[in-house]
Amino acid sequence: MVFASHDSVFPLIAGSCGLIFLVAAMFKRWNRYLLDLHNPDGLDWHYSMPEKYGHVARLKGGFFGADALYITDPAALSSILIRQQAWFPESTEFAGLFGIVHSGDGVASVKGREHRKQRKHMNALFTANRVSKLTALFYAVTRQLQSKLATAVAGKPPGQVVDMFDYLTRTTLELVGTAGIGHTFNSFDDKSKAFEEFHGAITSVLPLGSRMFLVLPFLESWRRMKPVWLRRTLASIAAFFWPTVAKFRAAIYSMHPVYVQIYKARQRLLEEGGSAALTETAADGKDLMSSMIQANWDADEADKMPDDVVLANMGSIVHGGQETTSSSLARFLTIVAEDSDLQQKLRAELQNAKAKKAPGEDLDYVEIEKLPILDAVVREMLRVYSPVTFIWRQTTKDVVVPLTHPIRSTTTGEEINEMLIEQGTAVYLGLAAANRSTAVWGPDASEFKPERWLNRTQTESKLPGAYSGMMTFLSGAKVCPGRIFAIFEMKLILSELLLAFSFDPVSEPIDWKMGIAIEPRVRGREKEGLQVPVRITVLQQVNNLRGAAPVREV
Ligand code: HEM
Repeated sequence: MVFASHDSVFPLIAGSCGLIFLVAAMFKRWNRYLLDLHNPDGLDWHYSMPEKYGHVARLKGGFFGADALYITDPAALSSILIRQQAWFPESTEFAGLFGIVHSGDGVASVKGREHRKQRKHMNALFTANRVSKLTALFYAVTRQLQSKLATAVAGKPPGQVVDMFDYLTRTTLELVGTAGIGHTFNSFDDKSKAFEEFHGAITSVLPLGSRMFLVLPFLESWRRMKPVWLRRTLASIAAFFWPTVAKFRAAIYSMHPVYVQIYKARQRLLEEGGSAALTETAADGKDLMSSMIQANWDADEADKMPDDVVLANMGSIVHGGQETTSSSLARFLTIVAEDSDLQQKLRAELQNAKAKKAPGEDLDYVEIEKLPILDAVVREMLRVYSPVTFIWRQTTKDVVVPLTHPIRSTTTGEEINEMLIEQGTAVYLGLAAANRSTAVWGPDASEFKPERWLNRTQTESKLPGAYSGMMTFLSGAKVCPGRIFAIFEMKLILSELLLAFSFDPVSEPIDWKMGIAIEPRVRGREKEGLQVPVRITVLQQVNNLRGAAPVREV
């Protein structure tokens, strides 16, 4: 065996170390802002952007030295999302990622005319009238939550600590499963394999995708690669050498067959018995997906969506409606647990509304939507704690956008009230940051003050956001289609929880970190995963909770 001498090895080691150091330093410099943008501990970095750097900030040091923009300016947001949205599509990285995650071209990964066509189908599902028809399904799932919680603390002293995040995650998946796609995951059964597998997959697939950030720019062309067998073979080879790819694929492979099975069952029913046969499905055909499949079935040939598009949109609906709502609900519970006055006021409002109903009769859609304190609290929570922190857009041609808050030109020093965004610039829209801009919401912008929504004049935001002027659900062509569903779902679950239980805080602080939505972790126990421990006590008057049977599966 031949050993190299010290003299020959040393320069080699020194050279390699130097090269690694240089590449690491350049990588860090190039990716400086990307590290800040995606830092799980970086929520304050986002929130402070408008106050620290103004409503347009240049982010220095992206890939290969390209700068990007971080925008919270109302007029610029309006132009980018509405008036000139055609030139600011979703990033190729995300379009590719969602296309692979949903195994097809659903709303999250198509643009322009195709996006408009699919959104027409989707928007029809989410009108207030349509969502109000889901009320009974929402109650059925919420009753299961109440039963499960009541059973967990039965016979134990008041103030038992329970991880409400786990319960709320189960609730939101069951609810979007039942009302969204007419499918039960048996989420309240601790031994439900269907829940464990699907939930594990849906919550891990995007974080796994973002860990593959080096290949994200190539996913969009990758997923269109032909022949398919070659793509699949290459993916298997990548999965063999890269465990993240293997887990990412496994997650997709455990979600997609569920959608296929539901879709095929609906199609069989339609073929055999026409529209009327859909009432035999899990949610009696009242779920949103049954409506979409039926509308697609009845549509003119030109308007029909192919099977893979309907399937991808099932994925978009379930994905869109999962972590965003469970994160918001968990946040809400921590707020009311900390603020017993607010909790009392909310409960009193609900009890008064219930007192006007016949015994055992539930509040309906309009009655829940009209509760002023609940409405103000939900609005304020979604403003101050937007579950989605920012979104990323590309610029496909040179575009001039107006500014509400003028900036100073770096070359002439002049004040300018419009700005040229050059083709190819990455544009980050700070949704959570805009929601806390003092120029828009006043000096107390970052404080949680539900009363601002009771005073109508304060709700006149200058932002283009579709919901009360806040950016939480975005606006324009890509505005969240599920916002009416989400708000009603949250209000209904919260009201049923507040009527059945009282909530008190635990002593350990909960830190909210940035993830796909904002994620709660107990300080010092981060490794245990996401959780929101809260003390709960069953209230006397609703002790006899009616258990509700899960929906039946086709
Ligand atoms: C608090 C709850 C929610 C928040 C804060 C939220 C927020 C958002 C935001 C900001 C977007 C735009 C993302 C982008 O363009 O990059 C979006 C899109 C979307 N959301 Fe939601 N969402 C929520 C609940 C829901 C629910 C309950 C559903 C369905 C039941 C849903 C379905 C969707 C879908 C399908 C899209 C993609 C729309 C498109 O690409 O055209 N969301 N949501």
